[in-house]
Amino acid sequence: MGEWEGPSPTPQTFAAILPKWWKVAKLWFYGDDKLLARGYLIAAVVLSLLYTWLLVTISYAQRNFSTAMSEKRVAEFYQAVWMFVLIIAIAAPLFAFVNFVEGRLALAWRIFLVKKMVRGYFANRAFFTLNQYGVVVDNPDQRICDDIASFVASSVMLATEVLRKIMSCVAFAGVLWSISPSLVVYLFLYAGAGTWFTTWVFGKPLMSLNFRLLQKEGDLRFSLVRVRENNESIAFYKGEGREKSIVSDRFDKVVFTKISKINWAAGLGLWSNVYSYSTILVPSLFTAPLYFAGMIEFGVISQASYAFGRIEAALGAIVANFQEISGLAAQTERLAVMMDVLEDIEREGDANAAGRQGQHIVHLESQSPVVLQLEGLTFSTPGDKQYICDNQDVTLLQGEKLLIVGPTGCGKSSLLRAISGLWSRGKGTIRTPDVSSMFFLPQKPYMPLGTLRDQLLFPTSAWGSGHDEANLSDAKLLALLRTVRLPGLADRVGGLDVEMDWSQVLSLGEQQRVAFLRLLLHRASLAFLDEATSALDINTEAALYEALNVAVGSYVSVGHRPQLVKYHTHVLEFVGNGSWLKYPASEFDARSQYGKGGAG
Ligand SMILES: Nc1ncnc2c1ncn2[C@@H]1O[C@H](COP(=O)(O)OP(=O)(O)OP(=O)(O)O)[C@@H](O)[C@H]1O
Repeated sequence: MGEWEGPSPTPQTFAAILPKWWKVAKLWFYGDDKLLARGYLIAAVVLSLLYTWLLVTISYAQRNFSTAMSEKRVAEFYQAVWMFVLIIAIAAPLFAFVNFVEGRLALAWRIFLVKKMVRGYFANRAFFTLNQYGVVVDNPDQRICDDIASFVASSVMLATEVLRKIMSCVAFAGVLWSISPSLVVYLFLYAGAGTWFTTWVFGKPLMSLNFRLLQKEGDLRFSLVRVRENNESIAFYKGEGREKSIVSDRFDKVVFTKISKINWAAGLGLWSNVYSYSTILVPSLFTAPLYFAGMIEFGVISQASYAFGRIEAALGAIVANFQEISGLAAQTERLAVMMDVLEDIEREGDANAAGRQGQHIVHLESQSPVVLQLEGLTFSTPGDKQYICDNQDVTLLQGEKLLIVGPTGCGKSSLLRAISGLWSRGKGTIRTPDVSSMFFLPQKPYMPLGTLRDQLLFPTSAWGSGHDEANLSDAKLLALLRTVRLPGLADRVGGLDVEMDWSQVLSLGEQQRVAFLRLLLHRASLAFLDEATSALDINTEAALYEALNVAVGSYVSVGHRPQLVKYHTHVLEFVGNGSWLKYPASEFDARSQYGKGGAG
C-alpha cells in the first residue's frame, strides 16, 4: 500500500463535521448498549450539576471570607473558614468520582465502537474490499486502534467541559448580572467575536493538519510493520537502504506536518493568550467605581472577578480548546468515512445474499451431480481495467478434477476470486456447494498468530486445544502431519502448543504442506488450490494429491507445471480475449497451446 494522497476525504468545516460526529456518537446512545450509555450520560450530567453548584458555593464562600477579613469581622471570618473546610470535604471525593465516571464512560464507549468497527471490518470480508468503494480508507488499523480511543477521549472531555461551562455560565451569569449587567453584556459580545474569529482563522487549517498528521503517522507505522513482516526478503535483497529511505521519507512527512501544526498552534496560543489576558482588568474597571461610591462591599469585587473569570472561561471554551476540537474533527472524519464504507459493504453483502442481479455476479447453490457451474460469466479486474473473462460457461461434475492453465497474468487466480465471492462485480451466475463445503488454498500461504495447532486448524479455532473434541486428537493431527510429509515438525519445534512466528520459522514448502493439511482436515466437497504445491518437490506433490483424491470429491487447481495434469480429469485453458476451453486432461498434450508454449 503506497501513499494515501488519493481521494481520501479531508474535513471541510465544523458545520459539516457536527452531523458526522453525531452519526458516530449516536451509535452508542441508540444501539444495543443504550441503557449503559444513557446511564453514564445521566451520571455525567448529574455530576456536572453538582460540580457547578460547588463552584458557585465556593464563590459565595470566597466573597464572605474577603468581606469578613476586610471589615475585621472575626466570627464571620471563622464561619467562612469552616464553610471552606466543608466544601473541600465534599469537593475532594466528588471531583475524584467525576474523573472515575468519565474514565469508565470513555472506556465503555470505546469498547462499543471498537467491537462494532471490528465486526464490520471482518463481516463480508470488508478487510479485503475496503478500498474498492471509490473512497480511500487509509490505515484502517490505526482508525480502529488509535482514532476511536482519541475520538472517545476527546468527545468525553469536550462534552463534559461544554456541559460544565454552560452550567457555570448560566449560574455565574446570574451572580454577575446582580452585580453589573453591563459586564455580562460586554462578556457575551467579546466571547462571540473571539469565537467567530478563532474558527474563521484557525478552523480549517488546524482541522486538515490534524487529519493529515493522523494519516502520515499511520503511513509511517505501516511502513515499519511491513519491514517486520517481510524482514527476510528485505535482508536477502539487501533492501535495507531502500526501506530505510521509505521509513525516513514517511517520518519526514510526519515531521513536516507536525511543524505546520506547531506553527498554527503557536499562532492559536498567541491569539488565545491575547484573548484571555486582555480582559484581566475588565471586572475591576466595572466594579471599582461602584465600590468607591459605597454601593457594594469589598468582597463583591472578588466575587465579580471570579464570576467574570468563570463566564469568560465558559464562553471562551471554543477558543481555549480549539486544538482538541480540531483533533476531534479529524478523528470524526476518519471514523465516519470508514463507517460509511463498512455500511456500504454490509448493504452490498445483504444484497448479494439476496441474489442481486445486474452489475453483480449471482451466487447460487449447485445441485448434484453438478458441483461447480459458471454461466455467462463476465468480469474484469477492480476498476474495470482488464477483462478476465467474457460470457464464459463451464460445468464441473461430482468427482471431476479441473486444472486451470494459461499464461501468467491471464486471470486464473482472479477466476478463483470471483468464485469465492471476493470479486463480485460482473455478470453471470456461479453455482457452488454451500460455502462451508468449499475450501480455498490461496497462492500465498497464510500463517496466523498462535501455536502450531492453530496453524493446522486455521481458519477454525473453536476446536481450541481440546484433545479429543471433534476427533481432533493430537494423534490425529500428528498422523495428518505425516500424511503431508511433515512427520517430525511437531517434535522439532517443541510440540503442537508452541507459539512462534510461523511465517518466519517454516519454509515456503512447509507452509504449503501445513496449508494442505488444513484442506485435508476440512473435508470439503469442493476444494480450490491456487499454485498450492508450487514450492514442493515432485514426489511430495504426488503424495499430497494422492491424499487429496481420497479426502475431497472434486477439486480445482491452478498451476503452471505440466506434471499437475495427471492429477486432474479436465483442463480449463485460458485462450485469450476473455475466453477459455475445457477439455479432458488426456487431450492436454494434443490441444494445449499454453503447454506447447513451454509451461513449467
Ligand atoms: N486487485 C487488483 N486490482 C487490479 N488488477 C488486478 C488485481 N489483482 C490482479 N490484477 C490483475 O489481474 C490480472 C490477472 O491476475 P491473476 O492474479 O488472476 O493472474 P494469474 O493468471 O493467476 O497469474 P499468475 O499465473 O502469474 O499467478 C493481472 O494482470 C493482475 O495484474
